[in-house]
Amino acid sequence: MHRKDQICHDDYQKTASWLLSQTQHRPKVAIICGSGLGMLADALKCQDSFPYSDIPGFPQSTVQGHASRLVFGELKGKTCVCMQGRFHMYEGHSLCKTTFPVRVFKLLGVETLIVTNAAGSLADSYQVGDIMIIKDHINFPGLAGLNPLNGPNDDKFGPRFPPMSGVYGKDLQKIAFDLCKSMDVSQFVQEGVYCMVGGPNFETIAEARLLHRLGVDAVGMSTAPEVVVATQCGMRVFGLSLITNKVVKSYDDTESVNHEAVLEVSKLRSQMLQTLVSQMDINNNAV
Ligand SMILES: O=P(O)(O)O[C@H]1O[C@H](CO)[C@@H](O)[C@H]1O
Ligand code: HPA
Repeated sequence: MHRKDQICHDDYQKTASWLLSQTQHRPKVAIICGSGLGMLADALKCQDSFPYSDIPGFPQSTVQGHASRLVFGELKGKTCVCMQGRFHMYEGHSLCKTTFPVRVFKLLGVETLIVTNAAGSLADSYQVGDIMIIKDHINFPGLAGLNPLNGPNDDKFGPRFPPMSGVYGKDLQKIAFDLCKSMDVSQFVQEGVYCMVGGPNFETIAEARLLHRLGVDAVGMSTAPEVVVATQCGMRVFGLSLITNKVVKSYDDTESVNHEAVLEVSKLRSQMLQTLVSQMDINNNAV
């Protein structure tokens, strides 16, 4: 029995079949653009694009800084599909809806998922504008039982109990590091642990201190559910966080974060991120 907010295999298949009937592109790579990072899709050549409102079964994005378009195209010889606008739990979507596109991508034939996000830094050595290559994540909602895999398991997508160790492929991280060296931007590049919190409020100082003590390097309100679903269905995953703000950890600090500032920094750094993503040689499996 499926609960009302659960989505069955046919629903994903209907959306995938509709998309395959509308475009000649057959993507192997999917890219999810974080807040203010929608211009990553601009690098795609020979674009076919679809507003989410035209795609059967697709949720709608409600957050400023997230256009609602799915863009297909070619990137350095790879066929890609790019989400200009992601879905967040705090928008009121169920986690199945939040991650709906990832399973649709699987049915389209996607093998690699690139996730990007805007995030606040806990790590003292990080600067606003840095790019963090995600080496692992802490899924706070997931640890508390809010997981997109909850409910009857659909074995066609993967196992009931998927392992999550080594989720962020080392090979893709190495490719990214090497590329950053050759782009001469290594000084802006970090490697660290991303933590998803539920949001939509930013962290209190006590929460920020807790995350810091737990070893979190950057915090945001997305990504983990998408990565869990992609991993369950066997996709390779690569993730990048753009550090848009330092999370306030001191009671003496009078600064506070806001979404407009997050979008401003995203805009400033999106070109570098676009170059990095578009130049990544995804097909190179060398570790
Ligand atoms: O994770 P993305 O979608 O990049 O967005 C981040 O930025 C927003 C807060 O400014 C939150 O939605 C947070 O998750
Ligand atoms: N906290 C949570 N989510 C965020 C932040 C933050 O500081 N910055 C961007 N997304």
